[in-house]
Amino acid sequence: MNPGSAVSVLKFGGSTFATPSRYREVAAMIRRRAAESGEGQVVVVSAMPGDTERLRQRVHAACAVPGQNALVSLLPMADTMSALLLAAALDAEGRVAEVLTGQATGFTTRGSPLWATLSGIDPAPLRDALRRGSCVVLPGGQAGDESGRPTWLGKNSSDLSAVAAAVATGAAHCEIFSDVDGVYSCDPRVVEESRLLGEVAYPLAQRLTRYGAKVLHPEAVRLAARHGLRIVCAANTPPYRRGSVIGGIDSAEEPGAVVLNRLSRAFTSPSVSSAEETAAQLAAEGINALAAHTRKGPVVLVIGGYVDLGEVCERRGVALGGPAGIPVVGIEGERVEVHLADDEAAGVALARSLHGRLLPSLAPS
Ligand SMILES: Nc1ncnc2c1ncn2[C@@H]1O[C@H](COP(=O)(O)OP(=O)(O)O)[C@@H](O)[C@H]1O
Ligand SMILES: N[C@@H](CC(=O)OP(=O)(O)O)C(=O)O
Repeated sequence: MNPGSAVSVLKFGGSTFATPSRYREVAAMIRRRAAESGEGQVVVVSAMPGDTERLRQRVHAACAVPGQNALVSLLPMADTMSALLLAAALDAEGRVAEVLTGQATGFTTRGSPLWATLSGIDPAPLRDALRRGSCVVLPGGQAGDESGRPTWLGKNSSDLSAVAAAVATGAAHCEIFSDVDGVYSCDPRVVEESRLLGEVAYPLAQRLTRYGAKVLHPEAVRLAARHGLRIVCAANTPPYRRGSVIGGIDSAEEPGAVVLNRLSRAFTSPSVSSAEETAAQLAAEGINALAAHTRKGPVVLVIGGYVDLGEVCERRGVALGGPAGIPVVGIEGERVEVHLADDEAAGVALARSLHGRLLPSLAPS
């Protein structure tokens, strides 16, 4: 790639690689795109479905309470393996690929090594690799701390790597390929009537993802908004249909939306200020935690799961209240209402009725 040439950044989520033959299909698509556009390419990939959690189970089987260093060394290996498989498939397509891992990505973090916070983006490693003419493949979620030790941006953070790569390379936008073709008014697997949102303003995308809509990582949306970078969401199977663009419109046109993430949990709190303090303590550990007011009183929301809350609370001296249910969140402009469901089935029923209320024209007749 010549200096100053255009670059495209493509991210393929874990759901893309349900079987190993998908690497071949995706490599062919990437090669075709390179031939058509002549652009440099950075491709971010996530682990094959279940690989990261299988590694976690193995660590837990090997030692009851694994330290952060063990987890940060092992869990990202699943994404590295995926990146290497794609590089092999690209090689077979005649497209030279270079895999950059850990601190070699140029992404720097601070805070906990396991749920690290992105603090710096050095464009040099990506630009150098692009100059060599390679298709650069990054395993999602990998970075390094200021001493060069490998760090992990946490679960499902490949979207964040993709946006960071787009910022580093000056790409016009970042394309995210997933098992849904875009962002919907609710998870379409929870509410069938969910509507595809063709254009989504940053504020709605930020609220949706901050409250747990898994389709995009909240920090990816935040970083994109900060840089005015558009995120294009598309399906990860041919014909790779583009469903949504994030950042193309103003918030005035935002429709309502609902979030139910089955892994999120609410915890009681004695007061709003105490809930805010606890949420801030957890957020300092890189955990997506929020304070909310509900009909049952103030709560702390821990969004998305996969966090060993017991370990974090003990290490930081956080006093988390008792379980208060699963949050179901309605978003209407700047208004956010948090409801609590006792179990998953009640959460699904609540999400459906809330969706029908916030988007009445779409309610089943
Ligand atoms: N508002 C929403 N719009 C679209 N998908 C959503 C939404 N909320 C949750 N999802 C879920 O997000 C999933 C895609 O995210 P994810 O599983 O992380 O995919 P990938 O493996 O491609 O990164 C979809 O399968 C869908 O169930
Ligand atoms: N290693 C990643 C793989 C993944 O699923 O990421 P994504 O949701 O960005 O595809 C994880 O389990 O967190």
